[in-house]
Amino acid sequence: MSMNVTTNVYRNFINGEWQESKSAEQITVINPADTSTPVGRIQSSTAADLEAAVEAADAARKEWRSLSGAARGDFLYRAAAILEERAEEIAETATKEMGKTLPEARGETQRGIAILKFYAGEGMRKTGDVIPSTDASAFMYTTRVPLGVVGVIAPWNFPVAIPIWKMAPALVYGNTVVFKPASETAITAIKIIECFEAAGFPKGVINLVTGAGSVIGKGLAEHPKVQGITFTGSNNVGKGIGLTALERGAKYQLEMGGKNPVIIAADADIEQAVDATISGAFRSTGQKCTATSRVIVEASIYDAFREKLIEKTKDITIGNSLEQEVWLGPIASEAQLQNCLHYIQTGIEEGAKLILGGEQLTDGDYEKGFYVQPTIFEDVTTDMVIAQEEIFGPVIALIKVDSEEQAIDVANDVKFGLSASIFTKNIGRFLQFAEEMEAGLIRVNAESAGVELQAPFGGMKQSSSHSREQGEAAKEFFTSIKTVFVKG
Ligand SMILES: NC(=O)c1ccc[n+]([C@@H]2O[C@H](COP(=O)([O-])OP(=O)(O)OC[C@H]3O[C@@H](n4cnc5c(N)ncnc54)[C@H](O)[C@@H]3O)[C@@H](O)[C@H]2O)c1
Ligand SMILES: O=CCCC(=O)C(=O)O
Repeated sequence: MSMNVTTNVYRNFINGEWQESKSAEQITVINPADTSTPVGRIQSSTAADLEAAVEAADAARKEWRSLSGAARGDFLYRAAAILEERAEEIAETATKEMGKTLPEARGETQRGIAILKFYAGEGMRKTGDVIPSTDASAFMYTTRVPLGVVGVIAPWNFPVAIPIWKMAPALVYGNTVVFKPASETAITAIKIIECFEAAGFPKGVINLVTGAGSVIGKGLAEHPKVQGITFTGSNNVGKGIGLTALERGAKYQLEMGGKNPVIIAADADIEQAVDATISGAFRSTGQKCTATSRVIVEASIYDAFREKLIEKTKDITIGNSLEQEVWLGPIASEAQLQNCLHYIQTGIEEGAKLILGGEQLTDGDYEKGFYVQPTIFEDVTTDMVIAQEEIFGPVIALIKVDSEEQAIDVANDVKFGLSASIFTKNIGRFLQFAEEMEAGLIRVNAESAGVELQAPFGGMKQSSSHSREQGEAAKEFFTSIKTVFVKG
């Protein structure tokens, strides 16, 4: 195995080797819980590095696709076993890089292992249908072929699960991959790729290039030899990638932001609803695309819900996410912290009432990191910025409504449609919610976050390019269907 790190600078993985960038520039990866102890350094790679990675992936394409799905799946099984051996180290690295608590990072790493195993099995499943032809002497069937080279562009908030839920299906369905991780969590990404390397994937089948989104990410989207781009991240970046891919006829898949509501109906179990709201809104410091951001509460239950929510949120322990007793870690970066504080200030200025939190924590150990209190606003109206825009931090807006119809109208009154949940014991109500709510993930008596790897995941409206990731649905993006007509 070639070394992936020299003088503590993590390198690119291109054509089966850890390679130094043509650029001398590096990016320091910080620990948002304690900026005085950097996690390491990565390379700020160049267009030439990307070119080498795409060429390697292109050269490996024909041989990789010629293997059976089962044989490709075996490589994924091996990667899963190696990730399992290194799970603790990789979870710790993720925690250090982006600040989610260690138990959350461990859970995410276990999810990564399960995703690898799921797609390893996909290599044995069906790839087409027989369709009766109108010609009695002909045989007609469909089959699926890989796209070719796939560019994977990932965010920092699920540094293990998201890259794996893109790369595993890409690979098992016969594509080769060039992966550009978010710089904030590139060392976690590199450790995942080490697992793939140790699993013995042929040279060039999987490649990783670190660096700026505006160079490596954009370069992938523009590259004529990249036939598919799968992106998860912010709306602004996603839209640019979609337009670029569309222009040159590449297939693309975008999973982007959310402004996810939870409806607390008059008949909700308050204890259950409060616990789920806190978990949905504040776990991972509110930095899940599925995080609860708007809490829409029926008037008759509002005061009781509000009181319990405040009481339980006050118990949250905030600190360095590696410490066992900590429930809420830091925000992932200085930029995200400033973004979150900006939205808190905007909420105050536009007349929402701050009823808990709202402050950056800077005393003692907090001084070294990017900490903000869990924050609750009330008297929020749907036209306010804090009710419309994704904040991506531990901030929620309480919105009081008078009826179930109004609750769903308010819930739908945003440009996003990723996930949504309702607390109710009434079957009719949850069926109506499931039918009328404009979101790709509907959860009933459960928090808005929580994605299952075997089920389709993706958003409606501006949360997505309307394709679905995960489960069997991934096949739709990572393959093209061919219809074959055979005349006897
Ligand atoms: N819908 C989902 O499944 C989902 C999941 C996780 C995160 N997200 C969203 O991701 C966002 C947070 O992640 P982020 O801050 O890493 O997002 P981001 O858009 O800033 O970055 C995502 C990735 O794109 C790269 N990038 C940046 N500029 C680029 C460009 N011009 N061209 C190509 N690539 C470029 C980045 O380097 C990174 O790897 C939030 O909006 C969140 O809702 C969505
Ligand atoms: O950030 C997006 C992914 C969310 C997720 O995986 C979950 O809610 O479990």
